[in-house]
Amino acid sequence: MEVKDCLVSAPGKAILHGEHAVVHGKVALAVSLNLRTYLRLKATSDNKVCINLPNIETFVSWDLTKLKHLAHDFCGKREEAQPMDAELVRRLREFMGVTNGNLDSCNTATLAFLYIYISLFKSRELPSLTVSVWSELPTGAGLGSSAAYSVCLAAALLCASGSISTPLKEFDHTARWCQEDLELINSWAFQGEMIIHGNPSGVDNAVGTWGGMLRFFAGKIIPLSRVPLLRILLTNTKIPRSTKVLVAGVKDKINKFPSILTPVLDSVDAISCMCEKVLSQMTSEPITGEHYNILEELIDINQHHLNVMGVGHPALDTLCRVTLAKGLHSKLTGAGGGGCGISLLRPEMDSSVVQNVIQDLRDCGFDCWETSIGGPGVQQHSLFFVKVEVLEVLNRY
Ligand SMILES: Nc1ncnc2c1ncn2[C@@H]1O[C@H](COP(=O)(O)OP(=O)(O)OP(=O)(O)O)[C@@H](O)[C@H]1O
Ligand SMILES: C[C@@](O)(CCO)CC(=O)[O-]
Ligand SMILES: [Mg+2]
Repeated sequence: MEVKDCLVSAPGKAILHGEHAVVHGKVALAVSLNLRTYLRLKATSDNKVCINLPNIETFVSWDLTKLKHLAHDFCGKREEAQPMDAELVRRLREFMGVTNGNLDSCNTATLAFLYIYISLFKSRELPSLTVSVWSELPTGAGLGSSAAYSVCLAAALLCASGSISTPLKEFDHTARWCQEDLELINSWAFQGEMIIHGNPSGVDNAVGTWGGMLRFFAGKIIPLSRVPLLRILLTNTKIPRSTKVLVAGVKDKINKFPSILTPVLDSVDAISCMCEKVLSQMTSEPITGEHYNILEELIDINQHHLNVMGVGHPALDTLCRVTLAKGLHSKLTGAGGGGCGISLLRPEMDSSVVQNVIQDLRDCGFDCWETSIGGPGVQQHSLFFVKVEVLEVLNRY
C-alpha cells in the first residue's frame, strides 16, 4: 500500500496550574507555546519502516516482513482509538527485547510509534514509509514534548491510513483539520501518551491538538477564548526527569497518606478555578496591580503544594529564589522533579530587568527565555513555506 507524504507540527505546552492534581480529576489550566514539534512522513518503496528521531539520537529501521506478524486479530473499527491494546504492547515489547521494567527514552518513543502505526494499519497491508521528527522543545523537561510527539504521530499516521484527509490545499501555507478529525487525532495521541506516561490525564495532548489556553477537567476540554496576554519566562533547569516516574510517585503518596494529600489536591483545584476567574476578569475590566498580586500569590501557593506532593527539586527551589530576588514569582510546570519552571512577568516590567533575571538564571546553569503563548494546535504544513531550519533538519533523513 502506498501512502501520501505529509508534514505536520504540534505545539508544546505550559501548565499554569493543576499539574498532577489533574491526573486525579482536578481542574488544570494549560496553554500552548510557540515551540513546536515537526514530523515529516515520506512514502518509500523499499519495504521498510524507518523512524529518525534526532532529538533523542534514535534512528531505527525494520523490514515490513518482520512487523507483519505483530498485528493480531482485531475487532472494532480501526480508526477509533480503542482502550489500550495490552496484547499488542506485550508483543511489541517482546519484539523490541524490552519485556521488563521502565523503558528508556528511545524505546519509549519507538514503542509509541510502532503502537500507533500497527494499530492504524493492522487490518490492511503495512505501508513502507519513513517518519522523521524534529522538535524545538526540550525533551523530558515539562513542556509537553511527549504530547507534541504523540499528536504529530497521530495526525500523520491517521492521514497516511486514510482515516482523515490531509486538509492542505494547493496554495495554503498551513491548514488545520475539522473538529471531528481533531477529536480522532487527540484520541490517538492519548494512546501515545499512555505508552509514554502510563497514566496521563490527557491535558497535554489536548493542548497539542487544539492549541490556545484551555481548562481541562475530568477529560473535558474547554477552550478559554477570553484570556489576557500574559508574559511568561520559561526556565529549563536541565535536570532530567520522567513524567511517568513522577506521576507514579504522586499516586503512591496519595495512597500512603490519603487524608493528607486529598486536601492538597482540592486546594490546587481551587487555585486553578481562582486563576481562571482572575484571568477572565482581566479581559472584562481594566487590568490592575491587584490582579497580578493574586496571580503571583496563587503561583507561590501552588509551588508549595507541588513540593508537598514530592515533585520539587533543589534546582527548582533555586529558580524560585533567584527570580523572587528580582520580584518575580515562579513555579514548576509539567511533571516537575527538575525540568522547567514558569515565572510571571508583569506587563510594565522593563526589558532591562527581564534581561537581568535571565542572566542570573543563566549563571545558575539554566536555559531561560521569554516566550509567547497561545500558538495554534496541530497543523499540516506546505513543504514550501515551513521554516528553513526545520526543513534543513528533516531533509537530512
Ligand atoms: N522530539 C522527540 N523525538 C522523539 N521522542 C520524543 C520527542 N519528544 C518527546 N519524546 C518522547 O517523550 C519522552 C519525554 O516525555 P515526558 O512526558 O517524560 O516529558 P515531557 O513530555 O517533555 O514533559 P511533561 O510530560 O512534564 O510535559 C522522551 O523520553 C521520548 O520518549
Ligand atoms: C504531571 C501531569 O499532570 C502533567 C504533565 O505535563 C501529567 C498529566 O496530566 O498527564
Ligand atoms: Mg509528557
